[in-house]
Order: sequence, then structure tokens, then C-alpha cells
Amino acid sequence: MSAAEGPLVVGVDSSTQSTKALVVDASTGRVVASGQAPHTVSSGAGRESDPRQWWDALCEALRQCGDAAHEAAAVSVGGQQHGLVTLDERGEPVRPALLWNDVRSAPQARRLTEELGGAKFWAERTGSVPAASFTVTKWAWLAEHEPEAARATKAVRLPHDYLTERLTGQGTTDRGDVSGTGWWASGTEGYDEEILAHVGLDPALLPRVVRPGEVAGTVRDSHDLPFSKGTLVAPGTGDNAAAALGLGVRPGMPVMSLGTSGTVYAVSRRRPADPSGTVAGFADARGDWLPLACTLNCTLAVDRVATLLGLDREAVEPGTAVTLLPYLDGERTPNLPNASGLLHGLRHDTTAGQLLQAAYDGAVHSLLGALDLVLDEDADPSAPLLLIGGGARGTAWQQTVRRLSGRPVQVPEAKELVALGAAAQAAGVLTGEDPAAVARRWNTAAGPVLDAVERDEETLARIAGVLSDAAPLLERPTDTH
Ligand SMILES: Nc1ncnc2c1ncn2[C@@H]1O[C@H](COP(=O)(O)OP(=O)(O)O)[C@@H](O)[C@H]1O
Ligand SMILES: O=C(CO)[C@@H](O)[C@H](O)COP(=O)(O)O
Repeated sequence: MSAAEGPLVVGVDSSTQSTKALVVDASTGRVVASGQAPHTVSSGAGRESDPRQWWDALCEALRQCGDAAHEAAAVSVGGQQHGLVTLDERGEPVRPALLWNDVRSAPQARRLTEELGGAKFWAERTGSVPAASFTVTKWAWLAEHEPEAARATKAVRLPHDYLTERLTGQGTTDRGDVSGTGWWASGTEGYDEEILAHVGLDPALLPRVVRPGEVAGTVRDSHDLPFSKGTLVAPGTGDNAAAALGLGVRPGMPVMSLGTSGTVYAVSRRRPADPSGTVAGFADARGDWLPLACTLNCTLAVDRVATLLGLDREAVEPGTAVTLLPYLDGERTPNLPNASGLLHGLRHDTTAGQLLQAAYDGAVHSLLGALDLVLDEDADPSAPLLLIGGGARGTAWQQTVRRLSGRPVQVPEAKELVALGAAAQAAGVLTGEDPAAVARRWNTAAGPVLDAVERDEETLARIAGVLSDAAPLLERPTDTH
């Protein structure tokens, strides 16, 4: 491997299933070294992870990067959004983090929405109507169900804040990730004291919001990471905002990410405020906005269906009239936190491969229903949909998105867009450049474009019909959740 042309930077993606680290040449965008280590997530009623696992996974991923990480001049951490990390006075977790896909706080989400002026109030104030994913609902759940844990909490952090703080020793966050808490006012870009008081959370427990381009701190020497003391630490951000940086997207360029979560989003110059709650009005990591819709059931749910059927994930067959709503974890888009999976239309001649295709169709239908809502009205409807995340590698995912969207689909060759976005942000704090411009210079979005095919309206209409007819069933809690 030839020597790097420019300074090296490290980008980290600490997502739901694993932490990935890339060492990148800031001049060219060439990935010089990479590493990855898994996390575990609890099963059963909740979804929790011990934040110390994320740190151990980060150390392991960096160890796999070898000497290159030692030479890095700057580092940045992108992380799964929304998770509630509660720390005691020593900075140790009071309990495992409540993750974005833990739906136990759905009653608190409903109650908070009603108590504080309804959906319109929340959308205008914070950009989003809080669903169970939002941190504010998780804090309300904790205060109600585990008041001792809430009382023992001396600092509240998001996943990327936790890792950044372990690097720098300072409690910081950024506008992208804080916009998913539900206690950040998107109009004033500050903590919302009224909402915080309502849920009994002292603002002094929250991290400082670092501005885009500002340095969050430097690596302190009291840990075992292969960075030099004084290495610059960029603000970091939520994983979707990091991927938006990593792709260098401009307004009107739609992105669909297929991972544990499915997301669709676009950058916008206009501050979003959707009172229907479908679109979360996130901030991006640069100073613009990132309207986004998110599903809880994407690659893991479809892989689970494949496993149940004893099939490889690519063994789909066409021609199905079966509808499978793969809401194995409850669902957020549509907002059905109590839902479970639902199958309709099974016949003697239905094949296992058709059932699997129906699971893909159900997962993609939820995301496409929100696509037009995240795009500005003047967005070009023929712009390719950028497909990223682990699922984007799969032919069945690519073909399902293509058929149900009717759009051209572009699959970037770069695999780790979140970590690349974090790396671009790290490069930005070194050079003063806009991180999205860095990513464009690195040409990270380059990849084959699959031409548009005619949209499969029949399947979309059939799924929408089952969804609407089954609403009472899908809203009813099942005994295991
Ligand atoms: N070649 C592939 N085809 C289809 N799906 C894949 C492929 N490789 C990985 N995946 C899926 O990608 C998922 C992990 O994606 P990733 O974006 O890393 O998730 P997360 O960021 O939520 O941790 C896994 O659940 C797996 O099902
Ligand atoms: O909750 C959201 C977005 O609102 C999720 O997108 C999380 O940010 C988790 O992402 P992945 O681990 O699936 O990448």
C-alpha cells in the first residue's frame, strides 16, 4: 500500500449492531485501514446495550486498524441516535442504555404529546412529534419505572456523546444528534427548558452542544486507545447525519439506509415541522436540516423471516399476492409500537421464496410511504435514490427498492458511509473545510446506477389496503410485548 498523501483521520460508526472504524487519508479519501467489532442488544420486551461495550468495541476496531490509527491527526464519532445513556458521578453507566428501538416508552410518548400542547406544539417546538424512539420519552419511562436510577443519574448522554466524552473527558454533543432527543428546540437551537422541567430533567446534566466545525476537545491520555495525546476530536453526530455528510448530499438528493433501522432522508434548507409525526425534523451536522423517517424493522426483520423459512436472504421468488407486514419489533413508521408481524393472503401454492419477497416488500413499503414527505416540494422526482447501509449490498433489497420506488437507484461503492462521514467531519476540523465538500472531493457517493423501472403500484396498493384494514389488530398489544 502506498504512503498516505495527507494527514490521516479516523471516522467511527458506533451503530446498533457493531462499531466500525476507518483510518482515512484526508487528501484523497482512501481508506488506509479499517476495523469492526460487534455489540450485543438485549432481547425480550426492551432493547438495551451496556455503553461500556461500545467503548470496548471501539478499542477493538481501532486495534484492528494497526499503526495507522496512531498517526491520525483527528477523530470523529458517529453513533446510533436517541439512546438514553445515564451516568453516575464517576461517569459510569447507572444502567444499560435504552436504545432507539426500545418501544417500552410508547405510553410516555403519547402522554407527553398530549400534556404539552399536542402534536403541533411538539412539531413546531422541537421539529418532531416524539415517538418511543426519542430520548425524552425514555427519560420519562425511567423516571416512572426506575426512579432510583433516575435519581442516581448525574449526566445524560447520547451514544456518540458517551464515546466522545471518553476520548476527551468533556461532556459534549452536536446539533444533529441532540435534535433527536425531544428536549432541543429547533427554532432557537437550544435546550428547551419547559420540556426539560416537565420531565424533571436538570439541564445541568446535559452536554454542551458543540457548533459545526468547532473542535469538541482533544484526546486525553488516560486510556488505552492508539491515539496520541492531543489528537483533535470533532463534534461527532448521529449516524444518519454522519452518512449525509459522508455522501456529501445536497438538498433534493434522497437517501435510503437499510440497516437495523430503515431510514429515508434528505438535506433541506427549511426547518421541518411535520405534525403527523411521520417525518422527524432533525438538524444535520452542518447547519441545515435533515427531515427523516425511520422504521424499526429492516434488515434484521427480513433476515429473521429468511431464517424462519430456512432460506438464504437472496432466495426470493416473484409473483406473490401475499402481504407480510414485518413489524417484529413493533413499528415507528407507521407509528404502531404495539404491532407484531402480520401475514395475509397465504394460499396452498404460495412458495417460501414468495413469502420472503413479501417481507422485503413490507419493509420497503413503509419507507417509500415517507419518501415524498422528506423531500422538498421542488426536489427532482427523477433524482436517483442513494441506497446505503448493510442491506444495500443485497440484490433482493436493491431490486425491491427499484421496483417499488420507480426511481433510479444508486448504490455507492463505499461501504461505510457513516464512518466516512465522521472521517470527513474530522478532516473538516483539521482543514476548516465543509465536511460535505470533503466527502464530495473524496467521491464517496460514486457507484453503479440501476435504471428506473415502472413502479409496482399494485403491490403498493395491496400492502396499503392490508395495513389499513388490519389497523385495530396492529394497534392491539400482544402478550409478549
Ligand atoms: N450482502 C448483504 N445483503 C443483504 N443484507 C446484508 C448484507 N450484508 C449485510 N447485510 C445486512 O446488513 C445489516 C447490518 O447493516 P448495518 O448498516 O451495518 O447495520 P447497523 O448500522 O444498524 O448496525 C445486517 O442486519 C445484515 O442483515
Ligand atoms: O432511530 C434512528 C433514526 O431516528 C435509527 O436510524 C438509529 O440511528 C439507529 O441506526 P442504525 O443502527 O440502524 O444505523
